[in-house]
Amino acid sequence: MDARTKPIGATPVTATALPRPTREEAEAAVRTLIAWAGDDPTREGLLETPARVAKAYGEFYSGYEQDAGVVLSKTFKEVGGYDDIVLVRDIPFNSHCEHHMVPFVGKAHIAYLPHDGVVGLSKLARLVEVFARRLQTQENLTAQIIDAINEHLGPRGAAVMLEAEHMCMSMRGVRAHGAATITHRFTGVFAEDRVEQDRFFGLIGKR
Ligand SMILES: Nc1nc2c(ncn2[C@@H]2O[C@H](COP(=O)(O)OP(=O)(O)OP(=O)(O)O)[C@@H](O)[C@H]2O)c(=O)[nH]1
Ligand SMILES: [Zn+2]
Repeated sequence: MDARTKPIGATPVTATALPRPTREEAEAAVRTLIAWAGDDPTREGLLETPARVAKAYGEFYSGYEQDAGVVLSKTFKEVGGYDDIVLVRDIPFNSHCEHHMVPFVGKAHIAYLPHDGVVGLSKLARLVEVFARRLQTQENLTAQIIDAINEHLGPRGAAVMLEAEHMCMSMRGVRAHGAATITHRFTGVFAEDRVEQDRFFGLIGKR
């Protein structure tokens, strides 16, 4: 199945998605945007830019090729009976807003209460990458991260908080430099128990 039409996490890409253009078509589109910006895509300094931009898109949007289920597929059960909160805070991420295709940059804090084994800590940071490296809203990114944790780890509870600066709000438009957007979502025990929520906020230093 083509990577752009297969289901992604909890959010299937619609079957109406266009077929993926060729590399040449993508580079031609970049030349069009350079001309739209007011510059000359045939001048020397810009000749290789379309190829570089197409390559950079391969990194910015590599999440479409990745599967959260694969990232979270390996769990460890020998953890000395540890079943309390596991929290990784300050996971740096950068993503691109789906409205303007400009970056939003920030940190993710992820916690879960294990049910049947734990996942490697790096996998939580990899999970953020799977969804951040797509066109996103911060709300959707938050939801996709926690939905994947619930779907693939089945924890007793999960908590995700993202804080980010949106360049579409600082570099252009309203130009609100330094404004931070906070989103969080709790499921399971974290949703039901304010004490667990407070513990999460305490551990990430937000209380
Ligand atoms: N809820 C949400 N909004 C976002 C996110 N990223 C960008 N936006 C907003 O998306 C909105 C798009 O608004 P529009 O009125 O359609 O576009 P616009 O004319 O470019 O809006 P301005 O940014 O206000 O100039 C803006 O208010 C952005 O701040 C996000 O992750 N979540
Ligand atoms: Zn935007």
